[in-house]
Amino acid sequence: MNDIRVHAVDASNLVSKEGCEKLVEIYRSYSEHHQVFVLSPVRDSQLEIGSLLLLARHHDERLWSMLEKRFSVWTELVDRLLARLAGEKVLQRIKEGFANIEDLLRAVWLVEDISSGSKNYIDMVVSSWVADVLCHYVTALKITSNLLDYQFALRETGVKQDCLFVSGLLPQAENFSPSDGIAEYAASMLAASLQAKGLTFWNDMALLRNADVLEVPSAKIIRSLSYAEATELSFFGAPLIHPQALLPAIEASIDVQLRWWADIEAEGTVISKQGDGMSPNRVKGFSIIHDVALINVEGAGMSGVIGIASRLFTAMREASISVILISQASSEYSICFAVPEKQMRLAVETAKVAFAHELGDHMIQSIDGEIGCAILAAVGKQMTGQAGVAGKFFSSLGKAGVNVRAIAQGSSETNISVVIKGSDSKKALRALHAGFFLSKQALSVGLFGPGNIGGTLLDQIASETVRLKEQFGLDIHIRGIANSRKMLLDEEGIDLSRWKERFENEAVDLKMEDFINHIGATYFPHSLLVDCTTSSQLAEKYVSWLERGIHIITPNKKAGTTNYTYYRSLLDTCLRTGRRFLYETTVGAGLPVICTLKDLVQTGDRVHRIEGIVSGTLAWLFNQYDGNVPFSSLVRKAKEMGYTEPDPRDDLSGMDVGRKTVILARELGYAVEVSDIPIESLVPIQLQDASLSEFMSRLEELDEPMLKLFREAEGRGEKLRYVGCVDEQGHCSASLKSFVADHPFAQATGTDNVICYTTDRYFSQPLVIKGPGAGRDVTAGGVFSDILRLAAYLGARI
Ligand SMILES: NC(=O)c1ccc[n+]([C@@H]2O[C@H](COP(=O)([O-])OP(=O)(O)OC[C@H]3O[C@@H](n4cnc5c(N)ncnc54)[C@H](O)[C@@H]3O)[C@@H](O)[C@H]2O)c1
Ligand SMILES: N[C@@H](CCO)C(=O)O
Ligand code: NA
Repeated sequence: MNDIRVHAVDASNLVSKEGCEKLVEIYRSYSEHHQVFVLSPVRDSQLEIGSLLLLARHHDERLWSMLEKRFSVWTELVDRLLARLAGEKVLQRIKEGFANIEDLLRAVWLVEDISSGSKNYIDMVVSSWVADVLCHYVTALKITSNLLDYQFALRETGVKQDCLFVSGLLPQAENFSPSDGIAEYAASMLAASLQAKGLTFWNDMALLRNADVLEVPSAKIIRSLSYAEATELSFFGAPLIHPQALLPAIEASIDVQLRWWADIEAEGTVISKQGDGMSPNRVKGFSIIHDVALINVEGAGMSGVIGIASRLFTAMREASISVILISQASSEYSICFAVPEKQMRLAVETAKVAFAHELGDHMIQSIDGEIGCAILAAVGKQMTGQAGVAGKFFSSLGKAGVNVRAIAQGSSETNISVVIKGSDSKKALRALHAGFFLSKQALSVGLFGPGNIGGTLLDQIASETVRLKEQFGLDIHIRGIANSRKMLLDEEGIDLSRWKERFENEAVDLKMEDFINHIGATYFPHSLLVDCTTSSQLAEKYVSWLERGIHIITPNKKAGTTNYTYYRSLLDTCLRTGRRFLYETTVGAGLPVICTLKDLVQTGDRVHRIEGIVSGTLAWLFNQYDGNVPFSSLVRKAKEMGYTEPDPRDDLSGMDVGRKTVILARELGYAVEVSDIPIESLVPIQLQDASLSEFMSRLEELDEPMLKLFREAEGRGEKLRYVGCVDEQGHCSASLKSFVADHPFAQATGTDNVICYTTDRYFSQPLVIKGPGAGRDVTAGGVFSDILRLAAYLGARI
């Protein structure tokens, strides 16, 4: 016997050229099989004819013109799809069909009654036209085909042609809502009777995901399910699975694919006997039943009394109340159960009547109902057979602050259900999704300031994300980018190969609260804000962000140099919340300046003095300056190369060095303020308050005083260097000095920072850190290292 694959397709999708082409594409993708396409009734409003029955019954004269219109739609369609000869044949049959339908409508008009037979007849005839059109369409493509009425198809034992189109009166499973999955059920029956190798349901809505995308935007497509898991998920409202439609296929052990008509390339879900028995993740998905009420029956007198539960649920059954979940503690002190919200009143009344006697005797104290609940279920094959699943389930809910009101676990171990407040359902689903399907190190990252450093950082992350994920399981999602006016948010993470373009075209007005809420979403295991701006306002918010559980990484020196009280509260908040504030790049850019100092201090070394060239810009300027090229043109170049602060006066005024010196002093425990320390400025007084653009246009005014200083130092055989210093008493200073040629400071080149730590252990020879201390690549690289440092702290295997 030949291998057969059966498809269930909505015929409404097939009455267009695109639809027919799609079907042929599907056919070709399985061309090693004979294929059977079971067509559902046509439900397209343009083409539908069954709806005319109502007009006939109500003697609505518009009926005849509408019938005429429908006929012309069908003839046009055939003209468009088929060549002349084939078209004529099909049209002839359609014409005959319309004549019969017209007779039927007249009969309905007369008797004023629509029998179910008339509706079925019309559905049947119309879907046979579709099959007819398809047959001729594929014949023109040299695909052999036939069309068969469903009842006849069931009697076939094989399929001889390349493909077979089955239409006609399709059977309905019991308790079926007729519009739901009728073609699926018929296809499943047919697949079983033909002993097909596979069965595909082509739905119109979407692919099956492990949670509702509206509630959990990052929900993933489920690739495989066992029969039991699929049935369980469908009960919990997964709209794409029709449980009754699966039954015939399940009995015949046929694999069923759930696929999506709109994206026929996408793989979809395979439902099979074994599911993916090998997968370590036993939980397949989460579902929610909304609008549920919880009924609580409580009373000390119930304990040990036989028959209470039986009387309670018999009463519910007699009142036609559907009980969706039951839970009873073994103390038997209370029974609680869930019912649809609209049956809550009836359920409570019914229980009160049933136990009127016990209520009177105070054997039962109370019977209460509570609306606004939801049932949340985790579904997976034997998931509860695996230790730790329930633990993770409840701890994820607990961490997200979701209160669990009642618990039930199916003994089949394919589902754990809990009753929660309806308003918690989104939060709960997201928390579970993160707990079970995201990697433990998944980081939700927001970046402020996609400028010089921030932009370079994004590009660096872009080229390393895949490797980091593969090598270390590190999962970085850049979920937001903002400057001072605009923000771009993305649920999954912005594709960094085109962040600039997306930021330019899609960013919306910045709403700070929305941005922080988005990045700090509790359904991500960890969140991080990276501040690549020079903003003091943002720095003032760090404490509140840490409080909300968000880690902070920054090259911005503002937080480390505002008033000492705030700085202290920042560190205290870190200690208290376990969140990290990392700022290695605030001194010496990517050079390991801060972490080295922390290591010295934490291991008990005593630091006597820190002295260093800590401005990359000033280092570069004094290295380059030889009295010939004007100082001002060097400043312009340094700005272009990304060494300077956005306003180069921050460098030239010594302020940048002053700030870095304070950061280092505070690292040693000194409560220093920037305003306390002497800072020597190289900016002429008349330019201090000018606008940035005016300052840049009047840069030449720096040249003469600088040339004078240079010549004086040259006269002494020394070189100019701008240095910061912290002494043993915690006194700080920032000033321009000159050094003899063999001093380490005089020998530095390029943007080299040189930082000397004189300590107990490094006394006669200070510990020296030297290297480029400014620039886009080294700084962004340093911020990136801080991100990896954070990830390691959070448990990544780096
Ligand atoms: N250039 C270096 O070598 C270097 C080295 C170490 C540290 N840093 C520090 O890196 C930071 C960034 O420097 P840059 O050269 O990239 O600056 P930049 O001017 O190129 O970029 C700053 C970005 O921040 C944005 N921004 C400004 N204020 C904001 C606010 N309140 N909210 C949100 N966004 C805001 C701007 O729109 C811009 O996109 C600075 O703090 C700087 O001190 C720079
Ligand atoms: N403008 C700074 C950048 C590094 O903080 C410098 O030149 O050192
Ligand atoms: Na550094």
